Amino acid sequence: MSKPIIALDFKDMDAVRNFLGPFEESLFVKVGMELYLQNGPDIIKEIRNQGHEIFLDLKLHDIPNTVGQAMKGLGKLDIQMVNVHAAGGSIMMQRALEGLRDSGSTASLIAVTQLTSTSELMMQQEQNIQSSINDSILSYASLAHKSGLDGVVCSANESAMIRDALGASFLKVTPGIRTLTDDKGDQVRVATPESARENGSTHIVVGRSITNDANPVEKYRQIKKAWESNVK
Ligand SMILES: O=c1ccn([C@@H]2O[C@H](COP(=O)(O)O)[C@@H](O)[C@H]2O)c(=O)[nH]1
Repeated sequence: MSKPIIALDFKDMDAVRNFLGPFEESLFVKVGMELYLQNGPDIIKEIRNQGHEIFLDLKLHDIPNTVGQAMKGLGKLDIQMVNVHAAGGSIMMQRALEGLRDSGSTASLIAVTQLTSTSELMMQQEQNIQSSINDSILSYASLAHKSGLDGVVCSANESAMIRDALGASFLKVTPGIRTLTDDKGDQVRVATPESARENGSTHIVVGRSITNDANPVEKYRQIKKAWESNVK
């Protein structure tokens, strides 16, 4: 079972070093736009040298050729998971997968369905999609599955629906994780670690609940225990 993925949404490597320093175990961490775009690929090398696994969350979304070529570059980094936006379409996702594999990478490739900061109303009004948000998420997940990807990013509230339609081994990587006392911030579709597990998420992504806590190591352990608590 996967460890909770900690979102390292920091501005530089000094902040990452300060955060990771007190942890004694090897972690699964997420490097997103904030850290990668301000610091470049060296950040990946240093985190890997510290023994941690990396989900590189850059959410590529462009024409198929551009994404395919970009993936060839990202695939040369020593990362374990990377992603695109499913809204880029099936040809884009297939080119992304080809680019990644051409580079020799065995990293999992997953696709964002609807961001966890998006509500059904926002989707309908701002994206002009007139279905339910669950239909939109399942449609994007099915497209990612048909395109050969390893899984999707969705909220834990949609994991059971995707598992039932596309199988338990198709990855459901779920941000928007909060304990009952945590501030939701800009997240809309949130779930606790326990409910993520019950609903069939294969991975949870946790950022500010841990990084903003007064005792991040203790908060990580609390979330990890809750995530693992329902394993039958
Ligand atoms: O739909 C998505 C896709 C990615 N994310 C990323 O996950 C973390 C969540 O951080 P929190 O502080 O726990 O809210 C963040 O890095 C996002 O870029 C997401 O939240 N939703």
